[in-house]
Amino acid sequence: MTDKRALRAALRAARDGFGSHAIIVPDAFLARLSAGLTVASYVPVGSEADPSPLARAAVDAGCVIALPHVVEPRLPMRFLRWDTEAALAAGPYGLSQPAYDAAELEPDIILTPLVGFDLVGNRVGQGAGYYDRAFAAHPRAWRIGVALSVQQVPTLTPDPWDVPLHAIATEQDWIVP
Ligand SMILES: Nc1nc2c(c(=O)[nH]1)N(C=O)[C@@H](CNc1ccc(C(=O)N[C@@H](CCC(=O)O)C(=O)O)cc1)CN2
Ligand SMILES: Nc1ncnc2c1ncn2[C@@H]1O[C@H](COP(=O)(O)OP(=O)(O)OP(=O)(O)O)[C@@H](O)[C@H]1O
Repeated sequence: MTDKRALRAALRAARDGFGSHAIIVPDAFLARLSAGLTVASYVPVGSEADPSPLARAAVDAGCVIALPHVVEPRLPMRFLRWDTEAALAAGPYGLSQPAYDAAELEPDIILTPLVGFDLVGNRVGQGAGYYDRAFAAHPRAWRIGVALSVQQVPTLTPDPWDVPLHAIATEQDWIVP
């Protein structure tokens, strides 16, 4: 594949054509959950994989849910508390986000939307660097990619700032590099 932009376009097209499929909730994920942990989820846009099965399992285990909140690429993404029935506000890029003044939380687990991934935990995202910077800012968090199986590519060459995923959940597999 030529460059990251072309790769993103091809992977988004593949995802658009794949339809919606439920992400599996593996025992290894359930085993990491405990009451009081903060799990950062996200609200899918378009054909993105829906992390709800994982987030629901986290709620059932007594975890607190946070959602990403972005304003513009120069500012870091923050993870803000979300009480699962609370209304969300329209954000940039068609995102649904918590109100900007919701409590900011330190995530223990980050469910990460992917554009592409490989089997050793490298990922490609939207390209704005929000998750790259969040991984650097929260190095102790467990980094779980959430994707559809059609988003897998043979190899991604990581950039110097890339921090690999600890695992990837798809509708078919739980991939641990
Ligand atoms: N659901 C979801 N929430 C998220 C992200 C994400 O990737 N997915 N983010 C990840 O960083 C952050 C928001 N950052 C974003 C950065 C760029 C674009 C973007 O360029 N979107 C394209 C359309 C992409 C597509 O077709 O899939 C656009 O608006 O043109 C979107 C989100 C936080 N919340
Ligand atoms: N820790 C960091 N601090 C500052 N800038 C960073 C950091 N990590 C990455 N960036 C910048 O963010 C951009 C990320 O580009 P890249 O193509 O890797 O995006 P991506 O991984 O697809 O995006 P995302 O992290 O939003 O999913 C690059 O311009 C890079 O310089």
